[in-house]
Amino acid sequence: MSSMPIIPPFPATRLRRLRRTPALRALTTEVTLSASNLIWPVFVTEIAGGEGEIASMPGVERLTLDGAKRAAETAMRLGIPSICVFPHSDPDLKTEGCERAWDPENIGNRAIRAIKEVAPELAVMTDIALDPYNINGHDGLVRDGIILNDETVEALVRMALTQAEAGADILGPSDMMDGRIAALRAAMEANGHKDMAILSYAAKFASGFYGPFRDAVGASGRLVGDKKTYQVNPANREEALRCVARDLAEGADMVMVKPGMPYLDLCREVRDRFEVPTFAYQVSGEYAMIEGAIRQGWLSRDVVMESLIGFRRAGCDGILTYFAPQVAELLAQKG
Ligand SMILES: NCC(=O)CCC(=O)O
Repeated sequence: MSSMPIIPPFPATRLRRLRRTPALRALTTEVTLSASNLIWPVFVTEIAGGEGEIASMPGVERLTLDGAKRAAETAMRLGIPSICVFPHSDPDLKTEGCERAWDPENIGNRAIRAIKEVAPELAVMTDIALDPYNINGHDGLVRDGIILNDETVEALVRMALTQAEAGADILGPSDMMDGRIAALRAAMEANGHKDMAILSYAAKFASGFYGPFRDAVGASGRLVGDKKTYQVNPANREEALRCVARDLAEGADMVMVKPGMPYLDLCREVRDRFEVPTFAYQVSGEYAMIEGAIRQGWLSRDVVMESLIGFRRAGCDGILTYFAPQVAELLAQKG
């Protein structure tokens, strides 16, 4: 951290001088946002009629496989380098053993292949957690009400290998089990995927801001209990930093702080301490708050850009955001 420069007292210093005109403000802008800073999370459904707008995320749609292909083409056109795939899976096929998580034909893997078919250069990011395929909505296997750690890690490795085979570029372990990064890294090395990037959901907090996401993937009614035995307590900064240090030591290439806006302090600290590519996830509840208030006429649409610039100012290299196509379109118009 640089120390605060000594500034001469008023009137030698008038900080408003550099805010006087758009040109002066442009010259003195400290951080910028471009489409290349964005990862676009998309929901892909395998349920007939499951596509369409998500009630608690106005403007965001669940997509069919064809819709996912169109989204990939849009991302390419707008310069968004990465799409992150979230499956909306058939509820009748969810099980306690979560076997579909490592089925090469599950909707997540089919979506990866479909996107790669039309946009091979796009970096496809996956979600590694059992919740889309788990009958009880948890990210891990459950026995007698306990979320099993080591057995879950084995399942996650199987899941990740099918994602790698499907053509994924970035693995996104979002489950928060202990030891999963080391296990994933070892499995990738051993199975011909030495260059697989891992973006670890390292500092993932047990947050109420995920609510609309659970509607989007059809997990809302399913969750038995909560995720507090594996996700980080929102009060715990030091523990979150330990998670990041641990995941990097185990072989993560990039790390994420999630949710984003209430945790900007962690974004800054992770960036400064570890000096690795650092991402924030502006999660569904953050999207819903902003988009909902805009649609009510309570906020102007300018706050979308302001919220994303906030992540850049806090040191994030990139942001996972449902606003990605909207913002990239705006940036393209501005040239
Ligand atoms: N594993 C992915 C998520 O939990 C996403 C959360 C959100 O957008 O609310």
